[in-house]
Amino acid sequence: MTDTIDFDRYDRIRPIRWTGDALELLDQRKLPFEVGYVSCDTSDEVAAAIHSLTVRGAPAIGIAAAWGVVLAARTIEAVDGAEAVRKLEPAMQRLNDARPTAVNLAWALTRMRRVVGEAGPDWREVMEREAQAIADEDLAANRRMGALGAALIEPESGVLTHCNTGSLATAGFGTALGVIRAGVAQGRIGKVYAGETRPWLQGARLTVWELQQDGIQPTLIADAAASHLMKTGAVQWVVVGADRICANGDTANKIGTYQLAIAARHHGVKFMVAAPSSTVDMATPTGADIHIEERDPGEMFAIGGVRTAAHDIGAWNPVFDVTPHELIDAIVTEKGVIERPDEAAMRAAFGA
Ligand SMILES: CSC[C@H]1O[C@H](OP(=O)(O)O)[C@H](O)[C@@H]1O
Repeated sequence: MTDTIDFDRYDRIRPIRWTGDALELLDQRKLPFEVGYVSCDTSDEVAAAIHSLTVRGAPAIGIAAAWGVVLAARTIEAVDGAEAVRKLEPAMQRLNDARPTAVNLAWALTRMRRVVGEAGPDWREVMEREAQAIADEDLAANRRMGALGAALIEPESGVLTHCNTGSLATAGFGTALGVIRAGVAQGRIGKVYAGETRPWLQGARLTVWELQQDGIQPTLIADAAASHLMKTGAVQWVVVGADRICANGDTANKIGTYQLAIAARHHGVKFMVAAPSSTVDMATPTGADIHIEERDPGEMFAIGGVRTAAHDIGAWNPVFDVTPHELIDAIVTEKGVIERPDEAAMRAAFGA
């Protein structure tokens, strides 16, 4: 089936570029009105870029952190990987602390610790190869996931997506947006709706921009219009990404996802989560155990530097929520599709 998808045409957007000496990050705070890269020469600069959402998206921040470890290694000497990991631990902890919810960040750092820790005197070469492998595997996973997810969607369907889960949030092609790209390419998706995704506007600023690069013209909706849109019958699937999928299938994703799932179930709209297996966290039992990141309320008071809220007010700014597995019709990873996910299905797919 993937033969009908020309993956190369989706490779123009690269949010993360390793130059051999520095990590260049497409500054997603400025898109779509300014396309520019920030260059990071140290791991702490990478940590700051992750925290500030210069680079964002669960898989992308894991990939950036892996290259951040490579940058940190430039500051130490070590006879083998075990010594290197010991010396790099403080820098890796600062990378890990940059954002709490997406498991991909901790997953990437754990993988770098494990692989590098087993290396001998060639640990630097091993480290760079592993960081590149993390990125390459993510791109391959997204392409596989796109085909698997699109196969669930009946021809000429309407699809609603939330936040940004495309090339900007990954090593390329995207997760939920990869499913949408594949579905459009195969004629399975006739209409794409994108929620603006307040307060940071990943949908209005990033997803719309990405799809326009592909020649796909989405329809932007206010987050508040989603239930009304589903009521019209225009949407057959809601397709979203994930930041952490728990052992029972509960899924953390961008704030607003949970209410989309509630509305979808009420209106008979199918709900799909698309994420690489690096987003599955079998060590976290349920969504109640997930640390939901709360960001500066100031992110809610202005857009593009223009204040949109009254002065001298308080605000609550959680940037993720948890969708219970009972509201999810399918979880799609590169390893396959889990329909009606629950703990038994997750353990059958991913082990203990
Ligand atoms: C494939 S990206 C997954 C996930 O990450 C986004 O969050 P953020 O923009 O805050 O990094 C959003 O929740 C996406 O669905």
